Order: sequence, then structure tokens, then C-alpha cells
Amino acid sequence: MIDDIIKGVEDYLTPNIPVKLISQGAEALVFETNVHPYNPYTTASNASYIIKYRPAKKYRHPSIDQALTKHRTLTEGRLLSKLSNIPGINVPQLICCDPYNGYIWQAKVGCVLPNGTFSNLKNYLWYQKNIDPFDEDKIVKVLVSVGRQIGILHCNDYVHGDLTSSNILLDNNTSSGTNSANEWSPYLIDFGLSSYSTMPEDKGVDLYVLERAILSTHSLFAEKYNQWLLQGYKQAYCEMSLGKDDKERYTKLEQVLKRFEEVRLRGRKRSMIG
Ligand SMILES: Nc1ncnc2c1ncn2[C@@H]1O[C@H](COP(=O)(O)OP(=O)(O)OP(=O)(O)O)[C@@H](O)[C@H]1O
Repeated sequence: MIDDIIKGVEDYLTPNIPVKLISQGAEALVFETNVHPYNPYTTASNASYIIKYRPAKKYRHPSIDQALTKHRTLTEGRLLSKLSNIPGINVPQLICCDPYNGYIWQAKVGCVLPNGTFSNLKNYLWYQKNIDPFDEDKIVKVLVSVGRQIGILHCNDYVHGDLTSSNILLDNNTSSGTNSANEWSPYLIDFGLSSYSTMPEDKGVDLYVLERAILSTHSLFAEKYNQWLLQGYKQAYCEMSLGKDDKERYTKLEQVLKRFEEVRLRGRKRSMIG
């Protein structure tokens, strides 16, 4: 089954574009290549691109499946393009998108951590926790900057829709000379369920989903980690100029935090009742 899907992808891309499967998620297959789609005859050894392909889901009615695939691929492409124009937000550069066939092509971000795992937030927290001596400052810095990314996203009235610690990649961009070896820039990925929303509820749910993700994978330190995330989140709201007065900005932040608390309470009730 998976071999047939990979064969279909290779046929679609032609032999000029060799790919390596790097992830098989719930929704998509993700491949890596060093070939640029508009310039397939020159391969840059240091450039790397991601091709995300949403295959057909046989359990869905074909026309609903096609419409969903098109919608999610288009949403992801649009969001990558729009968000890349917002100062301060880090998302992978969109290279090209074929929503009808379910393909989206983007720049690769992230790297391999010294323990051999890929640098998403989940792996990074595990990796840092096991380093001796434990360096809390590094973790605080990363989590505050992740919180800031989410804060800027929400301040601009976009919500992610699937904000897990695997959908936050950390890039150590030493080659550009802008970052020292110890500095990580968080990038948000996987925007297929994202949307434009002014509703505090949607933002509260984003925060809750991430809080739960951290709790389930790093339960021992989750409370601290989530505090640092919120610290960065609040900073972003306070620092961002929305062209409106300060009072309105703080009110928006308060509304989101209040709703986040309500979503938490609902979540707690649900898990108590089962
Ligand atoms: N731009 C990117 N740069 C580097 N790696 C990426 C990029 N986009 C996706 N990946 C890798 O592929 C994985 C799956 O991507 P993505 O989350 O977009 O697909 P998905 O099918 O929705 O996955 P899941 O169901 O696990 O959320 C990511 O966790 C990441 O490891």
C-alpha cells in the first residue's frame, strides 16, 4: 500500500526529482529532496526542500476526500504565504503548491540534534533534559521564544488548529551567521487546519492543545515549561503594536487568557467524567 503511494509520488515528480521519505503522519507523507521544482537540473548540495503529499483516504467518499485534500493543501499554502509577510513570524518558505493533487513544496527547516533526533520542540526538550549539567536558561529561552511566536500569530488573528510540540521546529541557522551555535529560532509548521479567527475561544483552544501536548510528553516539568511558554506569549501581545491603544491590546490578551482557563476547566471536567 505505502509502496504504491510512494511509486505514485515518484511518477508524479519524474525521475529528475529524487525523494526520500522522512515522515508518515496521520495526514500526509513528507519527503525530502535537494532539487528545486523550477530548476530541476541544478542540485544544490546544501539546499533541502520538503514535499508534503496528502494521499487519498480510501475510507472517505472520493469526492469529499478530494475536496478536503484540496482545501487543506490550499489552506496550508495560503497560510505559509500570508504568515511569511508578518514581521516576527517564522514559517518555512513556500516554494510551490498543487492543491488539486495534494502536494505542497516548502523549504526545510530544523536539523539533527546531537542525540540523533530531529529538532522539533518535543525532541529538543527531551534532549536538553538529559544533558548534564542541566541548563535551565537554554530551555527558558527556547520556550519563551516559542510562546512569542504563538503570541504574534494570535495577535494577528490567525490560529494554528493543531498546535503540538511536533509542529514546532527549531532551526539553528548558523550558516547565515545570524545565530550563535546556542540560539534556536522556532518555526511553526503544519497549517492544514489553520484559519483566520478573532475568537478568544479558538486561541484558547490552541494554547490548551499545546499545554496538553507538553503535559503528555514532559509531565515532570510541564508546569514550568507551560509557564515559560505563556511568558513569551504575553510578551508578544504586550510588545506588538496593533495600531490601537494599549488598553485594547491588553483587553484582547485578557480575553484569550480567560477563555484559555475556561477551556482548561472544560477539559478537566471531561477527563474526570471520562
Ligand atoms: N518545512 C519542514 N521542514 C522540516 N521538516 C518538516 C517540514 N514540514 C514537515 N516536516 C517534518 O514532517 C513531519 C510531518 O509533517 P506535518 O506535521 O506537516 O504532517 P502531518 O501529516 O500533519 O503529520 P502529523 O500527523 O504527525 O501532524 C514533521 O513533524 C516534521 O518532522
